[in-house]
Amino acid sequence: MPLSDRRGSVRFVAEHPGDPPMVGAHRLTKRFGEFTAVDAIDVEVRRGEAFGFLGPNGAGKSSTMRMIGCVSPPTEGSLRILGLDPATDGPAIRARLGVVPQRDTLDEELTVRENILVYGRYFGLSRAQVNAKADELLEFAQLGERAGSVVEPLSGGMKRRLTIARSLVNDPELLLLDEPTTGLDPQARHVLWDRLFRLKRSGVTLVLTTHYMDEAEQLCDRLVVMDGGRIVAEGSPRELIALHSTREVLELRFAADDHAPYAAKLTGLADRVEVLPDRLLLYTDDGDATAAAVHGRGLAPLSVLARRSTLEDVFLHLTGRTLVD
Ligand SMILES: Nc1ncnc2c1ncn2[C@@H]1O[C@H](COP(=O)(O)OP(=O)(O)OP(=O)(O)O)[C@@H](O)[C@H]1O
Repeated sequence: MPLSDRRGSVRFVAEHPGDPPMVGAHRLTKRFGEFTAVDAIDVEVRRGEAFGFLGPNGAGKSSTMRMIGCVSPPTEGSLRILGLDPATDGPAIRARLGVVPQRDTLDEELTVRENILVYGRYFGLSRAQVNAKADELLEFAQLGERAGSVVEPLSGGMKRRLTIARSLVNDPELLLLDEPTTGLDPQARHVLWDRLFRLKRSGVTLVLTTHYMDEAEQLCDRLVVMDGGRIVAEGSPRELIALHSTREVLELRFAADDHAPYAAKLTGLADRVEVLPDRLLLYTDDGDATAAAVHGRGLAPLSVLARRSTLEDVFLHLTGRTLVD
């Protein structure tokens, strides 16, 4: 169904009990020589959802996406995409997939519109079909006014939107996005998130990787947290936070290079205390009350910030490291 017919806020795709998952992986493994990049992971992505792989660099997210995208065969385990086997049904799967790679692979010397036209021809669309498709996708990507511009001088955000538009030329049911907003400024990221929301609402199943916890929270219905090739947690952002963190976090910065000695003075004030190089994190259900208790112990931090828990806190709790380490 073309995007122009998919507008509106209601998801038109309902999952039926007998439908195969969009992605079904069981003990999926990828090794490079002796090194195991993806270590026996189980994943099930349902039709119509936005599913994320959240993890730091090297967690195995891209290796997983490349297997799902049918460009890298699994070393072990089973994998079904749209109910089909990538080993034997690669072309049939790829015809129903859209892929947005980590780096844009646009033809920078062609115009915005030509980039879509060329791609449409790969999928065997007629000249009339591909022209109509280009109009629709340029509007979707908010690039209509730049249709005749060559790609090279466009901003990073515009190039990403064009890459996404191009990946939609075959009306994919499943769109794979590898770190869709890495390197973009905050405003460009928000514009892109808005476009991805629209796609999801129109019924396209999204599978994305990210190391931005806010991106995962904004976009994903469900996600897995990956570290060292393994899945360390799975659920909706809200479930993960409820299960692995407290309602609030109190961030304290002291005028000292080493924050560890302060942690000892805070015993009993919070469920858990994490010591980072530049601050202490106190996990608590009431940040303001905990801040008052810190002052009550005669401590005077340079700054005190109470905030809600995020997926970053979940990751820190599960792995002992921050996502940006
Ligand atoms: N072709 C390859 N040959 C050898 N090692 C590889 C290959 N591809 C990936 N790796 C290694 O596998 C591990 C996982 O890499 P992968 O790219 O899947 O991680 P990632 O979570 O996507 O991280 P990034 O955000 O950096 O892409 C890394 O240690 C990486 O060096």
